[in-house]
This record gives sequence, structure tokens and C-alpha cells, in this order.
Amino acid sequence: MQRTLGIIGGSGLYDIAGLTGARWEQVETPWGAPSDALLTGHIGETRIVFLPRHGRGHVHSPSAIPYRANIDALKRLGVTDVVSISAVGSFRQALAPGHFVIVDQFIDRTFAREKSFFGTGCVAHVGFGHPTCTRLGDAVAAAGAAAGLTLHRGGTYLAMEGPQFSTHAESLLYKNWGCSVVGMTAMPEAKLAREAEMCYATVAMVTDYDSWHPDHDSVDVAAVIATLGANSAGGKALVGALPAALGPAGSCPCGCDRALDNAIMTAPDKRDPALLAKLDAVAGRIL
Ligand SMILES: CSC[C@H]1O[C@H](OP(=O)(O)O)[C@H](O)[C@@H]1O
Ligand SMILES: Nc1ncnc2[nH]cnc12
Repeated sequence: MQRTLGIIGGSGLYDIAGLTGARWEQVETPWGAPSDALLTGHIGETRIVFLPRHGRGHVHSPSAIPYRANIDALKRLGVTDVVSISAVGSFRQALAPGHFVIVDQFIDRTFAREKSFFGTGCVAHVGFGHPTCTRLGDAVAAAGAAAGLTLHRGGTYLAMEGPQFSTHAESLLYKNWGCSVVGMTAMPEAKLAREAEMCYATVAMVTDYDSWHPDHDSVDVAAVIATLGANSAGGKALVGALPAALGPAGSCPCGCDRALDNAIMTAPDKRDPALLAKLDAVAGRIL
């Protein structure tokens, strides 16, 4: 099986350099237009597809990002593995600004987004107990080490609706829940990647201590941008090291590439042909 590595760039990461044969491609999807064109090319032998989540120039707010179109477009271009890069606030002293966290759990507090490709006419329930891919997380960890990053393995990402940052009370609540970091975009992205049977890992770059820390000012965009600017080279180095860190392609040991096996509940004769047509890329393997 051929591997294609998808990279979703978050705040501050709108382009990647160093791809051979790089070209921006417009992709149409049944779910509308993605955030921007997608940059395709190669690092060594590995095919890469890059998508800036907010669009070049940071056009889309977290609530307005076309998450379904983005994941469908990556799938349509043959992406098998998605590494999602995000700026986050930290709830732990040890997760300091400039550090990277390979998140492995999420709490979804978003409420104004479409969260599934499925629905009336084709109902599906994929497993999501372990929302990230361990094999891909291992590769990200190896690439981060090769790039010399301070990297933490494991952590819970609280996805908030935004676009305003958290209040002090919310920040303390999420910290007391045991969350590690907070951001506004990993949901429903991770859910949709699972429905589309792609391996998915989030690498979160800590930019601030959100609004709970007694010794730090509450987060604002200036603080986020200052930390992103100082550390964006680290994120780019991690991306450059990733292809070499990926092991051989092949069926995912976690089962990400078979997530739709046994997930569809709607009887074949009750399925809506119009919805099935929209699912051609996402669920083409089983429909
Ligand atoms: C610029 S601060 C808030 C903004 O940054 C994060 O974006 P991303 O996850 O795409 O890196 C956060 O989720 C907010 O969208
Ligand atoms: N403190 C924070 N809250 C939400 N999203 C963020 N992105 C970066 N820092 C953040």
C-alpha cells in the first residue's frame, strides 16, 4: 500500500519549504471548498500533501474552518496519514512555551460545527476511544527527537469553540479536569479523519499558559505570535524529519485504516443515494 503523508498546518504555518515538485492544487469536494489549495510534492521518496488549516493569510476562524472539505480533500488526494500541527495553551507548568506535545486524547467542547460525514440516510458510528494513531505518534516522536525538539508524549487536548480565549474560571476548570493543553481546532478534525479511515496524530506547540497561571499574564494573540515566531523553525524541522522516521507502509496496527468496518448501521435498502455519492472518497472502500 502506497503511503501519502498529509500535513495540516495551524496558526503560523501556512506553507512548507523543501518539497520537490511542489505545486498548489485546487480540490473540489462534495462538502464544499477546503480552506485553501493543497500543496503537493515529495520529501525524498515520500509523497506529501500540505493544507494550511486557516488558509494562507489566516482567513478562516476556528468555527468557520471547512473541516469536512479539508479531510475529504486530503483523502481524495490519496493521503493515508495525517499529522496535524496546532498552537495550544498549556495547563501544566512542565509543558512550557516552546515545547511540543504529541496529544493522544481529546475532550470536545465545541458546539457550532458539523462533526460527521454521515447522517440521515447513512448512519455510522466509528470507534473513537483511542482517537490518535500510535504508529504515527511514534514517527512524530522520532522526528521531533531528530529535530532536537523538547517533546512530551501523551496529553489531553481540550477543544474549545472560541474564538475568544478562555476565562480564568474556564481555564482553572479545564486544568482541574486533568487536561494538558487547549486549542480551538482539533475537533472535529480528528473525528472526521477517523471516519475517513486515515491515521491521525496531533503535534501541539505550546505557545502560552492560557489564563490560569498566577505568574503569567492571560493569553493574548501577541503572546501566541511571539512564541510561534520563536519556535516555528522547530515545527518545520519536525516536518522535514518525518518521512525518514516513518516505518514501512502497510496496514495500520491500530486499525485506523479499517475504522468503518462494522460502523454503518443503515440497512442497504434504506441508504440515501445522494449521501452515498458524497461519501465516494471517505467511505469508497466499503460502500
Ligand atoms: C492564534 S491563537 C488561537 C488559534 O491558534 C490555534 O490555531 P491552530 O490550532 O490552527 O494552530 C487555536 O486553535 C486557535 O485557532
Ligand atoms: N490559550 C489558548 N487557548 C486556545 N487556543 C490557543 N492557541 C494557542 N494558545 C491558545
